[in-house]
Amino acid sequence: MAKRGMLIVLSGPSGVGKGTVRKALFEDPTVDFNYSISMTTRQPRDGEKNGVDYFFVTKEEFEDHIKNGEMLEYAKYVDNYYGTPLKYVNDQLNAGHDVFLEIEVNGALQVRANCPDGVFIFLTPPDIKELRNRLVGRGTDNIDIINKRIQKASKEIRMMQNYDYAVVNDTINNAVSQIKDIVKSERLKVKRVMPDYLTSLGDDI
Ligand SMILES: Nc1ncnc2c1ncn2[C@@H]1O[C@H](COP(=O)(O)OP(=O)(O)OP(=O)(O)O)[C@@H](O)[C@H]1O
Ligand SMILES: Nc1nc2c(ncn2[C@@H]2O[C@H](COP(=O)(O)O)[C@@H](O)[C@H]2O)c(=O)[nH]1
Repeated sequence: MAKRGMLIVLSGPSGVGKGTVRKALFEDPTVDFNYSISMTTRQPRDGEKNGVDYFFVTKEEFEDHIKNGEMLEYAKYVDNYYGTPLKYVNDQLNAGHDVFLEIEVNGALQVRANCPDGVFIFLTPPDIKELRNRLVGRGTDNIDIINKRIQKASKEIRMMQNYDYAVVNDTINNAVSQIKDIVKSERLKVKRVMPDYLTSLGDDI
């Protein structure tokens, strides 16, 4: 049986740059993570594609997935559901592939409870003013939604204490390189290395 893959969870307030950093990370030829596409009831933004950016579903469809136990985690965020389909994550981890989730904090806490072996990384902005600048600069949300997201952000940043690592997204390159370093050192943790090592020693020990 393949060694189970590593679950990497990236969270942080809306607009901090999770998606941008994730895309840059996935362009790195040395990185081989499988991205778990989330499901949401939010309307697609211009250019977003179903099955690429999200699985876009209705509220009723999302609630059916919850009822059927098909979500690893889910949360309501600014009037919409967001969640991680369970099957893809389980299948990939069981096949030995590393899986990368990009989710908000309440969902990450649920994952932490179910998958304590995951690596939990909190991406944080250099300051709140810059977070607002990024949300405004992205140009995808109206001012009412931006204010709701900023309001949530101050609470979310306090939840950083539930994570293993904090990465400041000052520049995309710095954030990518720190996440790569984190994953590299996680692979060397005794709890990950020891089972394989003991097996390799055989029964004589
Ligand atoms: N290090 C950075 N420096 C300057 N701008 C950045 C940086 N990282 C991301 N941005 C910009 O900030 C905006 C928000 O980024 P992005 O959409 O990746 O955030 P997000 O955390 O994924 O948001 P959401 O959670 O709402 O999906 C984008 O316009 C992006 O280009
Ligand atoms: N708990 C979850 N949160 C998720 C998931 N996918 C995305 N998100 C987070 O929702 C907010 C808003 O996203 P947006 O695309 O509308 O800007 C943001 O923090 C995302 O990271 C998920 O599967 N579960």
